[in-house]
This record gives sequence, structure tokens and C-alpha cells, in this order.
Amino acid sequence: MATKIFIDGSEGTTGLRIHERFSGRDDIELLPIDPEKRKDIEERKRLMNQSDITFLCLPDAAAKEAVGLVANDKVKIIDTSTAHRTQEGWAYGFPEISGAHRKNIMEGKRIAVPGCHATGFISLVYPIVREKILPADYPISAFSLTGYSGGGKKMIGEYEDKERTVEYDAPREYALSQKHKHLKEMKKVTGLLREPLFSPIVADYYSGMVVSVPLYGDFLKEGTTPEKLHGFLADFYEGQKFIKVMPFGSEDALKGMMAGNGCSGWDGLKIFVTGNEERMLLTAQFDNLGKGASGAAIQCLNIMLGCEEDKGLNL
Ligand SMILES: NC(=O)C1=CN([C@@H]2O[C@H](COP(=O)(O)OP(=O)(O)OC[C@H]3O[C@@H](n4cnc5c(N)ncnc54)[C@H](OP(=O)(O)O)[C@@H]3O)[C@@H](O)[C@H]2O)C=CC1
Ligand SMILES: CC(=O)N[C@@H](CCC(=O)OP(=O)(O)O)C(=O)O
Repeated sequence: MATKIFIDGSEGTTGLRIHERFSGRDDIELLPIDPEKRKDIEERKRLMNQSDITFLCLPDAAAKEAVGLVANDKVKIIDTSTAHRTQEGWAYGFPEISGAHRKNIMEGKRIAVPGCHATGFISLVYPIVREKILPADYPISAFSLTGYSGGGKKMIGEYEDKERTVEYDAPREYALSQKHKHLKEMKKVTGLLREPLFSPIVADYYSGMVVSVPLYGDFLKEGTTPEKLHGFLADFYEGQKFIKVMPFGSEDALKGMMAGNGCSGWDGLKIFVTGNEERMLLTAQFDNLGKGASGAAIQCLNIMLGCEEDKGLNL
């Protein structure tokens, strides 16, 4: 029997992408909402409680409100917003980082899909904190380059406005107050003792992102070299369908340049280790709309359903 799915927020950037990825799937029955009623609380409540699984593709406040509408115990929720990522009782939807995370997704009823910047950061930092290569008290920093679709419909509208002002032509740094909404999950999930200094930059291209974490070699576990760090990460992610640790020295093939849109349209995440023994750079390149949002949400669904993890996804 097909699994009944409701997408709350199906007209938004993430909701539309999730919807697209169901085309051709006969194991899913989508419960459509009348476009006129897509913000009608009673209609959303009705569909949510009829579903086996509801995707929330809403702003945080609306996602919190939506969870309160669930009256049927059997309904499972996959939330793409920031609202529940560090909340007790919610599984953090990042199956590659540990067996426990995968099990929680498989068995859980409440799944929070990781934030896009957080996905890159955690993919790089979680394994090396766990292995004590990176001390938990390291004063960490990270930067991130993202396409403008990361800001949802509003930001897409601003960038695609013919009357836009000249600042939009250039990359723009943001989160200047150092209070970005992903800091909490970056700290909690990795086990770091402090939130990172985090500087994201949004630029004039649609989708794709690059998250980088620079590390001083002499603060890492003794004897750590870029080659050893690379070997460790390659072993950690061996066999994972969605995470590929790229061969050591891959930056030569990229002519020393890491493009923000290099993985746009692809649902996996590539990891690069570069630098030298004094200063190393860990980089994750992926699509904010793929492994950074709707791709990761569908991956969680597939794990819950026990089907091929990459069903309906582009790897
Ligand atoms: N874009 C990205 O790369 C990523 C986004 N996310 C997260 O996913 C969630 C959705 O983001 P995104 O798709 O980008 O955002 P969008 O703004 O593109 O879409 C949000 C949708 O929710 C609708 N909506 C807002 N309030 C309500 C409500 N009360 N009831 C029903 N519908 C409502 C909006 O309606 P209307 O169309 O009228 O505005 C819109 O269609 C957010 O929490 C976001 O932070 C996560 C990872 C990456
Ligand atoms: C360009 C841009 O504004 N990007 C968003 C990230 C989108 C995202 O990941 O949002 P969630 O936390 O809801 O998952 C930002 O940095 O806030």
C-alpha cells in the first residue's frame, strides 16, 4: 500500500523540490491541498492527520504551530525548518555520521532535517571530534558560500528582481552579529564546547554551496597531517552513497578554485582536505537544495520506508 504523504508548504522552494522528486514513484500517494486553502489551518490539520508522513517546509514559527496540529499518533513528521533540530525527542536527520543517528531516523516519528550550512560543517567536524583528532574545546571557525535560493522565496525574489540594486551583483557577507540560526545545531551535534565563529556569504547564483573549516595543525592530535586527516575521513565515510571524500590533491584538478555551484543539482556531498601541516582546510561542496534540504529530507523518508536510500534522488 502506498504511503500517504502531505507536504505542508508545498508552494515554497523546499516544498516544490520535494514534490518534484516524487514524480514516477508508485510507493507514495500525495495528499494535495487546494491552493486556495494552503494556509487554512483546519485544512492543513485534516490532511496532516490523514497522512502517514507529513513534510513541513515552512518558516520556523509555522512549523512549530503545525506540530501542535497533529492529533493522530501514527503520523510521522519530517521538518525541514530550524524549529526542532536541537529539541529532545527529535531525531537529527544525518544518517551518515553514526549508526545511532541512522537508527533514530529509521525508528523515529519526529525527524529534523539538518540546516544547509550545518550539514557541511557537521560532515567535516563530527568525525574528527568523535575521534579526538580535534579537541572539543578548539576555538573553531567556519565560512560558507551559498547560492541565493538558500534564502527561500523572498531572497529569490530579491535576486531575480529586474529593479534590484547594485549590491546584489557582488557576494554579500551576512550573519554579522554572529547569531546565525545554525550555530546551536553545529555545537550540539558535533560535541564542540562552543559555537563556531561563522561567516556565511551569499552570492548571485541560484544554488550550491561550499562550507570550509580552517584548522591549525599544532592544535590537532599529535602527528595529524593533511594526508592522515584525509585518510581518516575517507575511512569514516567509506561505503556511504551520499558522501564522497575526494582523492587527496583534488584541488589541482579544480585549478585551485572551489566553485560554490560545483555540486548544484546533485544530491550528494563532496569532502576535500587541502592545506599543509601548519594550516589545513576541510571543505564540503554540495547543493543547499539537495543534501542541504529537500534531498536530505527525501533520504530520511527513504530510510524510514526501508527502501533504497537514494530512490528519487540524483547521485
Ligand atoms: N531554501 C533552502 O536552501 C533551505 C531551506 N530550509 C528551510 O526549509 C523551510 C522552508 O524554506 P523555503 O522553502 O526555502 O522557504 P520559502 O519561503 O520558499 O517557502 C515557505 C513556504 O511556506 C509557506 N507558508 C508560510 N507560512 C505558512 C503557514 N502558516 N501555513 C502554510 N504555509 C505557510 C509560504 O507561503 P507563501 O508562498 O505565501 O510565502 C511558502 O510557500 C524553512 O524553514 C527553511 O529555513 C532548509 C534548508 C535549506
Ligand atoms: C542564503 C540564506 O539566507 N541561507 C539561509 C540558510 C537556509 C537554511 O538552511 O535554512 P534552515 O536553517 O531553515 O534549514 C541562512 O543562512 O539563513
